Amino acid sequence: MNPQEIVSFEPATGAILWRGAIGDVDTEVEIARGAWAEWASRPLTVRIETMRRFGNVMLSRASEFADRIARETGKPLWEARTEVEAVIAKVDISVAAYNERTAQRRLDGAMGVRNAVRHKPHGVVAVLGPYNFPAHLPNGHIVPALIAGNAVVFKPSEKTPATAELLVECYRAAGVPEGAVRLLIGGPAEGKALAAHDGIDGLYFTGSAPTGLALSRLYAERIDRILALELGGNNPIVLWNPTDIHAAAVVIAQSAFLSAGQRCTAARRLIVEDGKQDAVLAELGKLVDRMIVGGPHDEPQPFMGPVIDNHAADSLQESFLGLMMKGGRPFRRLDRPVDDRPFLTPAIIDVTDVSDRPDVELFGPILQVIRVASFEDALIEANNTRYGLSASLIGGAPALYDRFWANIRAGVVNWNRPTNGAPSNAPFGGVGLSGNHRPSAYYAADYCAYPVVSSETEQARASIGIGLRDPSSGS
Ligand SMILES: NC(=O)c1ccc[n+]([C@@H]2O[C@H](COP(=O)([O-])OP(=O)(O)OC[C@H]3O[C@@H](n4cnc5c(N)ncnc54)[C@H](O)[C@@H]3O)[C@@H](O)[C@H]2O)c1
Ligand SMILES: O=CCC[C@H](NC(=O)CCC(=O)O)C(=O)O
Repeated sequence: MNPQEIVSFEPATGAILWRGAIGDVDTEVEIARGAWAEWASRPLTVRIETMRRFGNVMLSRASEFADRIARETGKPLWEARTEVEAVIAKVDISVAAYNERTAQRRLDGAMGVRNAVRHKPHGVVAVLGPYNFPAHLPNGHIVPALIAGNAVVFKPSEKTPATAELLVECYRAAGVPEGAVRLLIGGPAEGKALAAHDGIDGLYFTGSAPTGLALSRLYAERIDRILALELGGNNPIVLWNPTDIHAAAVVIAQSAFLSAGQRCTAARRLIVEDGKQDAVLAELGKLVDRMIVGGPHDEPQPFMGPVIDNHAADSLQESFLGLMMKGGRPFRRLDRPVDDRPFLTPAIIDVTDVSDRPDVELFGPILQVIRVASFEDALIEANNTRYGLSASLIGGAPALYDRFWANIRAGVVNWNRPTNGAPSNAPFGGVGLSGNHRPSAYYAADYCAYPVVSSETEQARASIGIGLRDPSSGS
């Protein structure tokens, strides 16, 4: 393979989907720097209008877009369509968020002085994207960044450049100037070089915690730059006294296995009362046995597709084996139905007896079951992670949920609802290793602009009335 080139393969078939040259970081940043002032000086209404046109362009190309996402990520077409819908919906949500969180505000001032709070864009911001939502998540940074008046250099995951190319084409078709949104094709090396580049003013990163930590270290002395980190999770579901076992199993299965478990909010750990696990596991088992794993365009449509590539599948299989070797008892194994392709079946493993459970994000369809003696222990176990993205309580009375809500450490806390599927019209982010307290989605507006306070009058007025000598006193 040409080292100067990125090649994107369809996970389901192994076919080459796209190939293209690795971009030049200096060139992309320089072009964006040259363009941002003009973009920033366009009236807000014009920038908003441009983004609304982008929504319409997306709508008119929705089928083509969903097909691209499905091919490149392997996610089923029905799910790729929901990603396109999320991209479109982001425009109105970001406009509302800009107006609510960063619009200008008049303050009362004394003696006719006008005080105002307004927001300015940072300048040129870099967006580094993940592969699991190759359009929706980068777009969740790019749309609010452009509305606020920033120029963007977008480096997508090296695994999903084809989707990124189409996304950038749609911004341009809507009238975003070529210089205001740049596409940088590349892998981790280009991501690193872009993050370290002197010509950027901010970095919005969505990806894994190890990469987020590396970026955080890189930025340790860059107090001049804004860094927003949207990272992974090791998310718990606590099941306690459920009234409807089937419904509970459905919520658990959706949480763990939607997108083949490749969601930052996917449930990784199911915490259940010891002795009461059999009924829910039996129901869960029946459900996962019915789940179709298949290619994105298969009919009938599968519940889930493959994971992103063979490397990811190999490493998940190794982790599953590792848990078994440490004493984990598989309830449903992680099978690989097609030898040389990354399809995996939904897996469930009881790891209660594994004493040194690794606190890592297994980014695939693996659910670990942990049995505990009391609700108190369930809370301790749920919080027994350095991450803190999402958490759900299934079952329990309102008072129990109140306890759960008060004690759980996570940025998304749900009751009888899946850990995933977070709404875009709310803040989205986590604590611990899941992020750096700069939530995205509705609160992305906050990191796309900074507040400026101004005290203003048409004319300067003399106003020192105290502490001055009388000019006629001569001394
Ligand atoms: N919190 C969220 O909003 C959210 C959303 C989606 C995915 N994720 C997380 O993303 C991960 C899956 O995505 P991924 O595997 O593409 O993540 P990743 O960290 O491997 O890569 C993300 C991006 O960073 C780049 N990159 C990799 N190493 C880099 C480095 N050292 N310096 C700079 N850039 C670098 C990659 O090329 C890619 O563009 C999972 O951990 C998932 O939980 C988080
Ligand atoms: O993989 C991580 C994101 C998963 C997704 N979250 C969102 O879409 C958040 C909303 C937004 O960013 O607009 C989920 O929770 O399933």
